[in-house]
Amino acid sequence: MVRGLVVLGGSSHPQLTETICNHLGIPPAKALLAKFSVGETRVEIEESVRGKDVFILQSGGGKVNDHLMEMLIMVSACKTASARRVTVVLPLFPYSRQSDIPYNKTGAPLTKGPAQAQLKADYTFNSRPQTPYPGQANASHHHHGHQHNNGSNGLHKSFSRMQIEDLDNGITPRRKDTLDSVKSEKSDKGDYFGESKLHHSTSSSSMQINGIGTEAGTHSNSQYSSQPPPFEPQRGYKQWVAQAGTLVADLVTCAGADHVITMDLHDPQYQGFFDIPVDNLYGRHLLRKYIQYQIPNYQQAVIVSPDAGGAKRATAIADQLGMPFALIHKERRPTQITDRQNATMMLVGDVANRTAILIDDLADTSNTITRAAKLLKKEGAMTVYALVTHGVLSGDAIERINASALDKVVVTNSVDQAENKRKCPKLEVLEVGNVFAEAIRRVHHGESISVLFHYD
Ligand SMILES: O=P(O)(O)OC[C@H]1O[C@H](OP(=O)(O)OP(=O)(O)O)[C@H](O)[C@@H]1O
Repeated sequence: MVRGLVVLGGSSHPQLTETICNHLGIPPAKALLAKFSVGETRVEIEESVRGKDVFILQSGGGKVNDHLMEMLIMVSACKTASARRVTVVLPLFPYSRQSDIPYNKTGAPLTKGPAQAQLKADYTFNSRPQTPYPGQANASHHHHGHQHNNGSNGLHKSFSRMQIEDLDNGITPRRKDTLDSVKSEKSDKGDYFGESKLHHSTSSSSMQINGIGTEAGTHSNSQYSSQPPPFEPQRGYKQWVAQAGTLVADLVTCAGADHVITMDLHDPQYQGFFDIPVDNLYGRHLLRKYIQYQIPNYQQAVIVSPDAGGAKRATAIADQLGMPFALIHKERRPTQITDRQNATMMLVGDVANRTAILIDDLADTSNTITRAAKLLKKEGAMTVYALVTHGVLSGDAIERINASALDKVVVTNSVDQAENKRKCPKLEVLEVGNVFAEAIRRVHHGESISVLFHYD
C-alpha cells in the first residue's frame, strides 16, 4: 500500500490502469467520466485528492481528441481539488508526431514552388535595413530619422525567428494577426501578399512584413547595390498547417500538469517543448527481450529500420545484441500529395536468406511496415517480424497487416490492443503496465527512474 498516491485512469485504456494499480497495490481512484449529449466531456472526481500525489493515465490511440480533452479536464479537476502534484502518464503521447515541421499525411515536404526555392536561395541572415555604421548613420537619420529606427526594431521583432524558420521550411510566413488581411484577400484569389493590398492592409503585423520589403528596398537599391535583393513576399497563398505539438504541450502544462511520463516519443526533442519534467521511457528493452527470447536463432537475423528517422532506435537494439543492421530509405516524393503508395522504398543492406526484424516507434496505418515487409521478402528475407512500440493501428491497418507479407507484428499495449488482438492472428502484445507502475512508484517516492532506461 502506497500512501498519498492516487492513480486515476482516463477512458482510453482501462486495462492498463488496472494492471498498473495491481502492481502498485492500490485501487484506481473513482471518477465519473461521461459526456453531455452535445458531446462535451464531463469529469467528476469522486474522492478527495487534497494534498495527494495524483497520476492520471491516458493514452493517445483511439478517439485521440476526446481522450486528450478528457485528460486535460481531469488534470484541471485535480488541481482545483488541491492535489499536491499531478503527473500525466501518457504511454503514447498524443500529437507528438506533429512536433516539428507541419505534419503532412504523405510525409512529403509541403509545396515548394520554384519562386520559393529562389527566395530561400537569395535569403541571407543580414538584417535589412542594415545596422547603421559610422558614416552611414547620417544619411538614414537625415531622411527617415525616427521612423527608420522604428522600422528596424519592428523588423527584428516581427521578422526574426518565425520567418527565418518558415523560410527554412519553405513555407510562406504567416502570423495569426494577419488573419484579417487574409480574409479580406480571399476574394482576390488568395493573393495574400498582393501588392495592391499592401497599402490597404490594416493589420499591424502584415504592414510590418510588407513594409520590410518596400523600406529595405529603397535603402538597398539606392545605397548598397552590393546587397542581396530585398525580401519580397511571395504572391499567392500557400497552405499552412499548425504546429499542433506545441499547442498540446502548452495545453498539458496550462491545465496544471506538473510532470509527464511517456514512452518512446516519436521525436525525443519534443521533451524540450515542455517547461515541466518529461520522463521518456524506452520501449526498446521490451522489444530487445522479445528478440532474445522469442525469435529463434536471432543472432542470424538482421535488424531493419523501415525509415531513416528510426535508424537510431533500431541500431541501438542491433548494437546491443551484436546483430547486423539494414535500412530502408523511404523516398518521400510521391507524385500526388495524397498518394503515399508512390513513395519508393530502397533497401540498404543484405537480408537474403535471413530473418528480418523491422523496428519502429509506431505503426499507424501500418503502411510503412507492410510495404517494408514486401520489399524485404522481395530481397530474399525468409521471415519478417515487425516490432513497434506503439500499435496505433488505425483505420484498416489490421486488414492490411493480415493481408501483408509480415509474419508477425509485435506491439506493446501502450495503446489498448484488446480489439486488435481479436482481429489479427499475427499480432503479439507486450505488457508495459509493469514498466509504468514502476515509474510511477519511483516518481512518487522521489527515486531515480534512470534504472528504467538501462535495465536488462
Ligand atoms: O503506419 P504508418 O501510417 O505508415 O506510420 C508509421 C510511420 O510513421 C512514423 O514516421 P513518420 O511518417 O511520422 O515520419 P518520420 O519518421 O520521418 O518522422 C513512424 O516512425 C513510422 O515510420
